[in-house]
Amino acid sequence: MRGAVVAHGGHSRVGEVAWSSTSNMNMRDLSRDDDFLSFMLVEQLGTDSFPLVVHKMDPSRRLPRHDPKEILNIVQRWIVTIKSASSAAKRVRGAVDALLRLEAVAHYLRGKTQMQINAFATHASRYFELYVPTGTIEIAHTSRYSKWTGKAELCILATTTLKIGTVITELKGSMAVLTEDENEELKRTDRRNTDGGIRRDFSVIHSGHRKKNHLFLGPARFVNHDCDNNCELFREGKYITFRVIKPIERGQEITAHYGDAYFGKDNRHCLCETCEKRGKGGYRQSDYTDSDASSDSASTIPPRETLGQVQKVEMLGEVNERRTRRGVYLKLPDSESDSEEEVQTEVTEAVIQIDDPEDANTASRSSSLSKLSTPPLSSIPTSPGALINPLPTPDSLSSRSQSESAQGDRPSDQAPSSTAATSTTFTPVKAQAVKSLSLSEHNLIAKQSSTLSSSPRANIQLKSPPLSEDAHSIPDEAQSSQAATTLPAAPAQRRFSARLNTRTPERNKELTPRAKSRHRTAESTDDKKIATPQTRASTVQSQDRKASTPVADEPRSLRSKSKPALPPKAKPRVSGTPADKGKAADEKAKTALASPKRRGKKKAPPPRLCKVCSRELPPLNPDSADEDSEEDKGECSR
Ligand SMILES: C[S@@+](CC[C@H](N)C(=O)[O-])C[C@H]1O[C@@H](n2cnc3c(N)ncnc32)[C@H](O)[C@@H]1O
Repeated sequence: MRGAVVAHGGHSRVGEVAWSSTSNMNMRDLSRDDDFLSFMLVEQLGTDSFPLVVHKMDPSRRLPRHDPKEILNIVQRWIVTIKSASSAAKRVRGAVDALLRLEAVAHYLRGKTQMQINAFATHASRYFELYVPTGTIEIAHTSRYSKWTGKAELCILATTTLKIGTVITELKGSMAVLTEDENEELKRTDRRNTDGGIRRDFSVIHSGHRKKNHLFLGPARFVNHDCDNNCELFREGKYITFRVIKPIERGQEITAHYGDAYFGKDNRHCLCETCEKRGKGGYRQSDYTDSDASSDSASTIPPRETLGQVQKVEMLGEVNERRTRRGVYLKLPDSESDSEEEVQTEVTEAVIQIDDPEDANTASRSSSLSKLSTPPLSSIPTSPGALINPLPTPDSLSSRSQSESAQGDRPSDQAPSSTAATSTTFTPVKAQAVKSLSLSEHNLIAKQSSTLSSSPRANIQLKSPPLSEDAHSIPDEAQSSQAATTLPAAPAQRRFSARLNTRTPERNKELTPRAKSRHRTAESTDDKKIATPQTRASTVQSQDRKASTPVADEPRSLRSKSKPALPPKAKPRVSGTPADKGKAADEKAKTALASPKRRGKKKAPPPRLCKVCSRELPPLNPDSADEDSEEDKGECSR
């Protein structure tokens, strides 16, 4: 498998693992791949003092042992700092190829079929897409739902405002159709196989048309439910994604609707913001009675100590923070502390239902998300406004350390510590990288920032480039337009741009096509020779240009010494057929013969006459002219 030559968009490379995008995924492989990839590409990238803990499909699985810096380097090199012209698809492709070259990944893929490799690489590309600089979302930690699950929960936050109708293409999920057996298997809440109470069917969606359940995993699985959701789930070709249905602010959570039955009777386990505002769902105190807390003894009730721990932290004055790797976006105010009432409900099926994704392509919340039943069991707060400890519970940390122990020792910066559990500061991934990386890597990050700042959005903030020796020659209009769109250039580039800027689109607009071509010709020749008065007068453009960049290519020292050339003599133009040209030549010859003057002969001197007898005297020979000869006296010898 390794060492194969693979064609990528026309280029062949040696040492790559061949793969192609696929939608052909099965539940087992997808679950395993997602546990592996979410650990590498979410847990290890997005954390510092505060871990992003991903609920695993099988927490008992061994996780890869590798250096997280390798992953960070892949993201920086292939996703962030690569040529800004590269498309998102190209960046992601490069990153996946680099990932497949890692020893830990090669080990994981050993013995897998080509189909399995395709599925793994395709799923990896979904996670890498999150890091493309033009992306609009981030995975973040949230404490909103922890009271219900007793676990650290993740969510998706918008990193920019999103308009209605926007498809958040970087928020994708891979899907696998579930067989009956697999469906049943996922429904079972097996104490050994659950993440300390997190059901494994938390990410199952039902296709109404196909009457089949699908498991969906990948970044899309981190979208939480809100009764007044701002996005809708829909299927796009090989994957599922989300479309914005309400305007979303920067920092706001991306939410979908899981259906009316997902959170149990009367939506009683729902802890969404809307329920909190309305005093409904999980915030409706009166609904919870002792009888609710009865039947199932599943592992989903966090131990009493967990609740105690949660409350203890709340009493320390923690707030519910919404944060991403770039920092905290939102701080929600603290509210009343919760009662310790524990409630449990029947365990049935947790399925998010969508209409047939291929037909309608949308999951309309009202019509299609109806068939849902009770969510996984949990302990829920019974008082409204229960704002939750933003920190991972001991339970979640223990499940984390469980997976850590399964993978052996991790680098120390990845291990959750007690300081992590009490810290409220959040180090963005870039800052984290700066902190722990070498100088060269540091420089890479600086380069990355400059790449980002050269994006159109960043340019809006740029001021005019500092005026330089050459910049004075830039006409005003060009200067101002350049200031808005380009970075300060190096001296050589500045000179070049000064020349370019003499030809603004506005100016060219004023010229007729003929004048434009004249203008072009004048400019091209002007660069090579000194302009004559005629050529200066011939076009306004050329004149302007001479005024701003006189003899641009000539060294300054030579300019004053240059002699202006004389105007060329007007030549009679001969046009017409070759016969005409021949006639003209004949005429010319005749004229020349008839008029010696025209051929440049000397004028004959007037005849000399004798002063005495008036006879003609012979002409004087200038060579033998002698002042004393009689001839010179103007008289003949007679
Ligand atoms: C598809 S997952 C969403 C991502 C999840 N927060 C995570 O960290 O993996 C669904 C699970 O998120 C939690 N959840 C999502 N929305 C919720 C809500 N409105 N109230 C309570 N829990 C919610 C529940 O644990 C649910 O089973």
